[in-house]
Amino acid sequence: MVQVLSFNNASLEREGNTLVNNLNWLVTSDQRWIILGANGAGKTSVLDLAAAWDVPTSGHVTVLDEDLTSADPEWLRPRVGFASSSMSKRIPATETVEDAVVTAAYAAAERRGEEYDELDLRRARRVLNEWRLGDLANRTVLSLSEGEAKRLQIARSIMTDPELLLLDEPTAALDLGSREEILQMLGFFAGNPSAPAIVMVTHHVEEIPLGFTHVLLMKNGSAAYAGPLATTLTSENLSDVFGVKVTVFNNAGRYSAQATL
Ligand SMILES: Nc1ncnc2c1ncn2[C@@H]1O[C@H](COP(=O)(O)OP(=O)(O)OP(=O)(O)O)[C@@H](O)[C@H]1O
Repeated sequence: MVQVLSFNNASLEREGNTLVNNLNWLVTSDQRWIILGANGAGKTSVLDLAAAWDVPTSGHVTVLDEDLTSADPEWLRPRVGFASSSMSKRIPATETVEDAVVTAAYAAAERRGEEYDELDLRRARRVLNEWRLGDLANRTVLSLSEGEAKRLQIARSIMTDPELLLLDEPTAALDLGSREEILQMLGFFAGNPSAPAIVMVTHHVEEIPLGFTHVLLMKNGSAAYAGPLATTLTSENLSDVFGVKVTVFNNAGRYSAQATL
């Protein structure tokens, strides 16, 4: 299997704070990872490094065979899909849904009257249909519901056929139906052997889609536990990283957790 991400004693410091602390972590192309951890554990900082939006202060991070300390981020970033609320804020609210997806092929956040390749337009329409946005193609980004906007973030991030897909809380703040719809679509996507390696940050074990294989449990910027979901997402490990006694349940591959306070 091809290695797509490697953190070797990687640390990230900002304004005297240690956001990522001597992290060691490997991801291969066949794996789909969940990152879990308490608020401030460093999850988003790890995604920023994996997306080549940041460079480690010490140690090494290798993304798709490129060491971030020497890589050209402009060349590397289009190879990584990154779906997050902060990325989507860069898309103008008046952009149409279709344009918001097709511009991803050119690593631009806004369509400025460029002529797009028929091939890109066709791919954009396919991606829009796959993420149930086909009927909304001519609507403005502003008019979308939270659930539709989350699906648009994902559609945009996979438009370039990335070798690594990063998802930052793709189901945060959604109602039950919208959350389950996205989890089902992500599970279907993740279960396809030709899908890229995926790393998804979430706050809740209930939001782990089927088809995900591994979990990184973060504490104070480091990997407290990392490995296959079935053996790593245990009551003991989750209790340790969240600092409360938790019982984890596994119902046919979907997880839930309950604290004993
Ligand atoms: N630019 C910065 N300067 C200083 N400290 C920062 C900066 N950005 C983040 N931090 C701190 O680094 C820590 C890790 O932040 P990060 O956003 O990566 O955590 P997180 O696990 O994603 O948190 P959350 O679950 O709340 O989103 C936090 O304590 C945060 O306050």
